[in-house]
Amino acid sequence: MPSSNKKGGAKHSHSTTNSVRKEKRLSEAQELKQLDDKCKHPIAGTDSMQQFDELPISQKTLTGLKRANFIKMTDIQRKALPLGLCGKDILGAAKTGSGKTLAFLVPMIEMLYRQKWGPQDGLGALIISPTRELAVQIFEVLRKIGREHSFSAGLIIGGKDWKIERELISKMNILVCTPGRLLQHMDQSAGFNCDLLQLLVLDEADRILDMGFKKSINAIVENLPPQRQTMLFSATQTKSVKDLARLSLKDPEYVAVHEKSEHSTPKNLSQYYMVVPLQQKLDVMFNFIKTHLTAKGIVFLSSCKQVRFVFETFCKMHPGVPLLHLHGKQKQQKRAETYAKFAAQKAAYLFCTDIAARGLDFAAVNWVIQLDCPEDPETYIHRVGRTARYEASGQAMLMLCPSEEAGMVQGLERAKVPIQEVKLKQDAKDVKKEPIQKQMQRLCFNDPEIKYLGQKAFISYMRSVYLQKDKTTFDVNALPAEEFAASLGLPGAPKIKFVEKSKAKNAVRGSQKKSSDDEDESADEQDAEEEERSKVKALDAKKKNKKEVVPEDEEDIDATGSKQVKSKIEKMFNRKNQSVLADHYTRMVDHDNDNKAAKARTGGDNDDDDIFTLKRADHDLGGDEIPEDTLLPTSKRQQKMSKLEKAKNQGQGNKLLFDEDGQAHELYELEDEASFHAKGDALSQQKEFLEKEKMVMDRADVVDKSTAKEKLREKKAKRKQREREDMMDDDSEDDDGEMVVTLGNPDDSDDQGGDYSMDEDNYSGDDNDNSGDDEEDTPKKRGWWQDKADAEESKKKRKVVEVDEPQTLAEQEALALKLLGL
Ligand SMILES: Nc1ncnc2c1ncn2[C@@H]1O[C@H](COP(=O)(O)OP(=O)(O)OP(=O)(O)O)[C@@H](O)[C@H]1O
Repeated sequence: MPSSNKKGGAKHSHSTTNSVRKEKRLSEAQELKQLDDKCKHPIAGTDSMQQFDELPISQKTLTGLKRANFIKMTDIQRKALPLGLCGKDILGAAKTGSGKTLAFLVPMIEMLYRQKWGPQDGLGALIISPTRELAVQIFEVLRKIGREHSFSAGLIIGGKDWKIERELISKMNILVCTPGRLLQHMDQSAGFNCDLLQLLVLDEADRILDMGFKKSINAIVENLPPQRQTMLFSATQTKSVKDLARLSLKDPEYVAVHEKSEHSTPKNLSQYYMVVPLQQKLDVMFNFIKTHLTAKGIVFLSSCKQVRFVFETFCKMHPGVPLLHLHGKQKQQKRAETYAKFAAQKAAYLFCTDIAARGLDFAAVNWVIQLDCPEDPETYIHRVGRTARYEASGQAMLMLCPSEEAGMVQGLERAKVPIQEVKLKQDAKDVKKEPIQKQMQRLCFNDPEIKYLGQKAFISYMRSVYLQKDKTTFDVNALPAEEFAASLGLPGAPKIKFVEKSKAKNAVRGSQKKSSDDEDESADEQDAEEEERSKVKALDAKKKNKKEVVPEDEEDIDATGSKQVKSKIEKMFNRKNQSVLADHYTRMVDHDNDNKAAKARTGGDNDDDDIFTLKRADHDLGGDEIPEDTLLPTSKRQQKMSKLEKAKNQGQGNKLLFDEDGQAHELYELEDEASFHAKGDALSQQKEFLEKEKMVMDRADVVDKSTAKEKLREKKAKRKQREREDMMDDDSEDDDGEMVVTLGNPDDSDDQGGDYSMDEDNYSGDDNDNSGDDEEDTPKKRGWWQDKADAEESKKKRKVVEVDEPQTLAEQEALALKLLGL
């Protein structure tokens, strides 16, 4: 009896479950029909709508929005959502931090939902973002608001296992990707199919184009079915964005919410600028940090090397607040870690290049400090947009060199940026502390790596100014090179050929103007220089494209590896320097120590190895301008020079005399006056002495460098070993939970299928599991709302017999017995 009762109970509960499901399906079908009807025509009453729940969107999306605390719509959302939901193409423009992400994610999810899109339908929506960080961010928002839905979504951004991506890409309904990686999959992954694509989103379109992805985007768009909805969002509407819009959108609705506003930056952002001589910038920056220890700030610099140098030196000076750094030469994992760390910190400073200038959404950033001047007002607007996001307030400080002030301030005025000047306190009494220059000098003196990093930072800064387009604002010749080098702690300014050349040309031009009115010639010279500059840029861009499919870095361009060296300038940039500042670097490619140091400081791995690697020889120094004895032996013959010869070159040993106390003295110290005078006058003796000492120092420098080189070689070997180990770990590591999610509620899995496991080893291609009855027996895969630990925990609770697939009859029999419990 009890057993038949049990059976009856099970039957009863089974039929209840079935009827609940049926009801659910019915109400969902009803909802779908209603939504469809409402979205067929332009949505009525949109002007008065304030909240998401007033829009014709599904209960599932509304729940996701609510759970992520999105209740009220922002301006751009209010305008764009009703259009997007009706399937209109949109060209959207709004200030930074105004909520553009939801303006395309909500229509995207809704469109797929209304079409009952399932795994069997393949790729339905594609979101293209310029940077990996931004793609990750979009993916996270998608996870949050789409948690009730049952689509599979993937993140395709490079830096992850290509094979896994290739396998999973064919199963995804939504892809968030960077252009280069997507194109690579389009070209090389057989399973990639976008024939049914319904919606394309181009986020931060201006940035995508600025980063040189125009061709990639054109190629991608050409491969997509023409019958689709397209949304293009951008904070700034440049000409190239409009061109792209013409190419990819059909009768778009132009949604621009802040066009008529008085200012182009958020109203709750306070903006200041300060004129600071180049050589005082680091000092001012360090002081700023010391006096704002409880703030969270982002500091923008013009190049990876600058970022690395300032980060390394400031860390060593212990300002009393966590410091982080982010730039395009770091590995993806490191970038993601830094991103997450900074997002989680209450007080910290992030040093970065423009890689972090656009789209990134860090919570509660109080300050954006632009230590190096942005290249134009647009870049300025994007950088300051990292603070004062949504309804928060924020502050921004721009540091300008005196020569940059006029051009930049005028440009900002024209771009409707309200900014006010604050004066740098020049009074020494106000600055109670010692300038940091001495500390920088000590750091450079004690650590050759820091010194070389400083030299590279110097060169890359000068180069970035030299390559600026806006010549009225940026003038490399107006920069105090020597003083700047000293402020970095360097013993002197490394000579840079292009700067020297430019100076010489300016001088010639000046004298020509005075002595004759041969203006044509002068104009020719200017043209030639401009041509040279554009060649450098073109070469840089070419190399950059060649170098990597996903060029994430804005300013450091690889100029090595070209086989078609044509022009003089190309030759110059491809030539390896024979000077201490280049050849030495090329051999000093390791920085394991830095990794360790940074690891110790930040508690994480620092694997942005590339920063010490001279990938291009574009800071050519005149070898002839550097004293010969500071050069490392570059020829094999020199390196093999016998000890005897070396000893000969090193001169005689010093003769020492010991006094009564046993102290050693140089001969001259114990000399009597007559013999001292016999050697010549005091001044020439002093000169001779100094020269000798200089030679000794120079030699010591060479020894230092070769010791450093040796140390670095060892570290490099260790690093390689570690990388090999890491790679092996990576192979076994299951980290694609980050890049693939199944937007699926387990309760609904019988309806929409969508049952991809995130675990590679558990991956199931069985995406049409509609047998609701099996649900209880089927081990549940990790839901995309669960983190790995949760999933592991629930997995442990289930008793699953895991066996290898039987190959032979005997194995099959054994398995059958095992399953029968015999
Ligand atoms: N309706 C909303 N309610 C509350 N917060 C919102 C809403 N919409 C967006 N936000 C928040 O505002 C911030 C900025 O949003 P988002 O990143 O989409 O802006 P954006 O316009 O894309 O900025 P950028 O141009 O800098 O990329 C985010 O932190 C987001 O969570």
